[in-house]
Amino acid sequence: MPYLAPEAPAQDLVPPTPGPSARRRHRRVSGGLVDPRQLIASFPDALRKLHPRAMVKHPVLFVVEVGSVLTTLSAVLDPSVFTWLISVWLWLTVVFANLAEAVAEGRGKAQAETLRRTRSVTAARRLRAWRVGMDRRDWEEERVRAGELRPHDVVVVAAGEVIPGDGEVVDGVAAVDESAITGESAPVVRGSGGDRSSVTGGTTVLSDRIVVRITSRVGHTFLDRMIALVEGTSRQKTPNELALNILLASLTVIFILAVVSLQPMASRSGAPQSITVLVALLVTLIPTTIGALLSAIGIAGMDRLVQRNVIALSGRAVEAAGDVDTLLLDKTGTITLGNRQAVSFDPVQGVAHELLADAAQLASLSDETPEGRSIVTLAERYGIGHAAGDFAHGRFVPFSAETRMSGVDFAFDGDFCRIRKGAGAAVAQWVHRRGGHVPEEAGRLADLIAAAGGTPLLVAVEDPEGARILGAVHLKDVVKPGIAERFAELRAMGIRTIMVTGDNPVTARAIAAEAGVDDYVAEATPEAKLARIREEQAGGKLVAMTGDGTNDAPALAQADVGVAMNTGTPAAKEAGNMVDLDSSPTKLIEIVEVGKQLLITRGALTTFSICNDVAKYFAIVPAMFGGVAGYEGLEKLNVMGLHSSTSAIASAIIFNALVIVALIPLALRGVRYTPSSAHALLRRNLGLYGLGGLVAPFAGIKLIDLLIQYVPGM
Ligand SMILES: Nc1ncnc2c1ncn2[C@@H]1O[C@H](COP(=O)(O)OP(=O)(O)OP(=O)(O)O)[C@@H](O)[C@H]1O
Ligand SMILES: [K+]
Ligand SMILES: [Mg+2]
Repeated sequence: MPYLAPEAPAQDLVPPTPGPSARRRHRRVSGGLVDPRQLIASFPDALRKLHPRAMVKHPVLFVVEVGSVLTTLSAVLDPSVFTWLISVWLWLTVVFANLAEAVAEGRGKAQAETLRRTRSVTAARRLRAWRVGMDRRDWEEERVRAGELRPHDVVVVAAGEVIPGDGEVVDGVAAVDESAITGESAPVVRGSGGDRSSVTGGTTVLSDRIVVRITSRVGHTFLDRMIALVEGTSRQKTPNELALNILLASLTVIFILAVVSLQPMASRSGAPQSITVLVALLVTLIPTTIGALLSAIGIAGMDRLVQRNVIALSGRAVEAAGDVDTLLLDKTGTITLGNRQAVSFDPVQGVAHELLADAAQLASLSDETPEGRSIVTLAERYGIGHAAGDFAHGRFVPFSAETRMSGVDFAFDGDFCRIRKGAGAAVAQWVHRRGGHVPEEAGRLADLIAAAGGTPLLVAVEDPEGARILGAVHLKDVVKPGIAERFAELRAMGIRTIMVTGDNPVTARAIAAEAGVDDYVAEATPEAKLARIREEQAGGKLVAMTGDGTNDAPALAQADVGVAMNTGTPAAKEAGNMVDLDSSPTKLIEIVEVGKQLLITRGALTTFSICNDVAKYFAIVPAMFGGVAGYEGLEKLNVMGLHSSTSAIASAIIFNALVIVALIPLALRGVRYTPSSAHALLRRNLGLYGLGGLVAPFAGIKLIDLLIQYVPGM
């Protein structure tokens, strides 16, 4: 019994294609090394940062700046080669520290410029209804400036035009050039319905025509946020960074007290020290190296993400990424290619293929998901071609991740008829509730599809003859090539992977085994995904999650690291704290690496800095007190045999300043990270940077001392 005779052919739809390839763009040629020209170009910025208002944000360096003012004053009042040499190098210390930050910021500035040029879209074609109940096709078009657009405005964008703001495609399908944002030149398909409906302002429509509902306010678009981010204007200190800053400030206070209390002691021994010497001693002792490089390390970490086409909306998320224990991924589109296509209709006994195809198509006519569209297309091969317009009096039931069903209610020859298609359990329950019987065969059909890794959709009908199952639709999906290797890498880093899917347990098990995830959750509703994240977090775990669908949004918001695909829905992109412009689900692996690299770099340079300062103490204090009565014991410590006490102090200050410049490249590039256990990493870094920090000052100071002993007056 065909429900309706085939009539108008279904509209021609461009099939959704997978997102842009994960090919990485190379925005910069330099592999992380600092170009000397970059240092010179950032110099004016470094000088501008000398303003006390900017300096107080870096307490350690603020102390150095105050010290520079004091020594300069005493150099003016009591000029000598020594006082001027110390004054100049103290100022250089502050400038070098500012230079580190300026260079880190400078990299983003050039990028922001390019993005700004993209943003300069001016015109938009807004659609307006002027009568209640108007069809959108009859809405009136008006030209407005892009800056006038508000959320919920509807605009039309045709081939060759630039999309005037972030939004969601509500009608049509088009090829879009997103290279302005992603750097990826291959066009992507954006269309209404499904998880590829979001478009970004500043990108260009290449073919066809789409109607877009604007979702962002002026000044708060994705592009605006991206510009603020790469420029560093929106960067806030992370909790870890704040804690480290407090530690550094406390150390500084302790050393100030120590140096101040040194003076009465020295006076009593008849060797009162000058302001210049006291300031110099203080500066060598306080953790200037890490104080100078701390913010550059943070900025560079964000920058490394941007280079990988990831926009992190918070620095905290980048750090959390370095400590992630558990990674949740959804199945469709993340682990699998995601364009689930209907490949066959498998009817139950006594039902003709055509009848099942017919019912499945009717239930999919207004289903804009890739699955729905592919069912319409497959049914056409059976010669079935209904159009949504035939159902002026029908009621379409859209798919939701909650109900896991979609369908249509309509009247046929005066009789009511309802069709549903969806997840096996959901449809079986629907039939049961209507007094129908679900044959065992239906379960077998579904299991057969699921065991092959496919998604079975059961199709059921209810009419005056009762409710019953007609058969199953086989949606085929393919596990992405190479994904098992990526999961193995994650395991080596100590990260557990969990696949969460709305699909049935049999399909979930098949795909989980093929992809090599550690665990899976099947038949997960959005609440279940959220609950699983909370459960992991309650166990003290840091959780990362990638997703693209609106149904992923709550989970993305709850996760410590929520990576939304750029192809995803606006809701998903709003909820996450990172957006992956390449929409590559395995990007999280790189994000974790960048996060770990950030934490390791900060740890390594902190270790180096503190060890360095301790060593400097032993290098210069004996030299300072050399020849002072009552301190002969200290003389024995003068193992370095430095030329004089003034040259010892000057060498320490010069070394202290130069070490900052020497470490800028490492701070920006980051300490190399190879997947290994946290324990092994810690040991290696303590050894390398701790020992290095202890030894370097002795060698460095001796070398400088050998040179400056020839300076007259040393
Ligand atoms: N368009 C649709 N119409 C009816 N049922 C659908 C449709 N799309 C999916 N389903 C069913 O609903 C289930 C849940 O879908 P949902 O999108 O929540 O998860 P999923 O896409 O299978 O997995 P993932 O969470 O990994 O994306 C699917 O497994 C499928 O059985
Ligand atoms: K120091
Ligand atoms: Mg889905």
